[in-house]
Amino acid sequence: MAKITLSNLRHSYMPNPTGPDDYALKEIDLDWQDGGAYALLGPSGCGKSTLLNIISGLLVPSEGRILFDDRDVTDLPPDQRNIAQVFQFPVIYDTMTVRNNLAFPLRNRGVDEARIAQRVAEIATMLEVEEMLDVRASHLSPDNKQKISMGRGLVRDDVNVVMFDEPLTVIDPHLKWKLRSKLKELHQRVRATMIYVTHDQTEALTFADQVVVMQEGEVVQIGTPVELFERPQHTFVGHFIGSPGMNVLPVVEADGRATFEGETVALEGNIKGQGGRTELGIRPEFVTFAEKGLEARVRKVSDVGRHSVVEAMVGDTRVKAVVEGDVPEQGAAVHLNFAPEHTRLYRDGWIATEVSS
Ligand SMILES: Nc1ncnc2c1ncn2[C@@H]1O[C@H](COP(=O)(O)OP(=O)(O)OP(=O)(O)O)[C@@H](O)[C@H]1O
Repeated sequence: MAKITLSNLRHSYMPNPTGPDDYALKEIDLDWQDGGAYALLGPSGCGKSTLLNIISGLLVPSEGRILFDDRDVTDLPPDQRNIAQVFQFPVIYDTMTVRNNLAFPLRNRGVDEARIAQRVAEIATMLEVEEMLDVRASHLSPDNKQKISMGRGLVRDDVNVVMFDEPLTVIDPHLKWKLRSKLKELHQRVRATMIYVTHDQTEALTFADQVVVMQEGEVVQIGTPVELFERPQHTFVGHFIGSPGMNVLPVVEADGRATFEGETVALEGNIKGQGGRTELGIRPEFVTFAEKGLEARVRKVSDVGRHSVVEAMVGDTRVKAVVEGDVPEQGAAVHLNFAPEHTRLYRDGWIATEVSS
């Protein structure tokens, strides 16, 4: 397995790009550590497939270099990059048995039969498909076909990286959680460098140790699931991750203070920089009801199982709070508190408060 470095990467599908908007990837500098479990997370069109195709060699970037263990592979074709890929839809041979499907990537590279038998058995055990080994692949359910496809991606132990491109698309919703946690377990056992591409936050947060969040061709944050939740570096991350997402509220900034709907709001720390468009960010989990605080009126209460989501209007602005236990009634006059250590100012989308020491 290898460390993968993307250095000053930019890509445009246009022959003569003029501005940042002409680039599908704007400026990417990333190090994927050897043996890491990464997710590439972002909405449709943010550039995930473009980045994946650049790593696999299907696409040559307009600018920048790709290094595998410090070796420049930018101009190498896919077959010389030694990468395993698992796609949205199963890639298996229907006429072959499961055993032969799993053995195929190894036979193709001339691995001896004893080693193939051993490796196929290991992978079959990890995926819990031992009893299917002699079944013809055409007889499998779509879920099992995709499981075998994953097995084919994992069977070689000499690849630089295993890339999963939205691999759970065809999986039945009730089986998704099972395969999600299976993949995590597989990573812990094989310790390969893995990149998992998805637009689904649950899949990304379950699988990855480090999540790379992309928006409009840019990486907006790289962090552990906890870091992305606790301190979003960009309002997009706050909004995209979490259910419901972070409250992003209008704010007036003056003399180092933030005022929301006429009230001064305590922030996590000092404000950095100046000018630009400012917003306040606070996750619904850190909004509470109290005797005193911002005056608000409850607009809607939704019971979502383990907790409720209360929507309250502060003036003309809607603020969401996640509440466990008793909830106020719709129409009730309430007071809201924002936990200062979780209240941040954002400037032009990017975090603009420092953590108080
Ligand atoms: N072959 C192409 N030619 C021109 N533009 C393209 C091409 N492929 C992608 N794009 C554009 O590049 C941008 C990034 O697309 P990309 O497919 O990489 O995003 P994505 O995050 O993978 O989205 P999805 O999940 O829908 O595949 C989009 O604006 C898209 O329209």
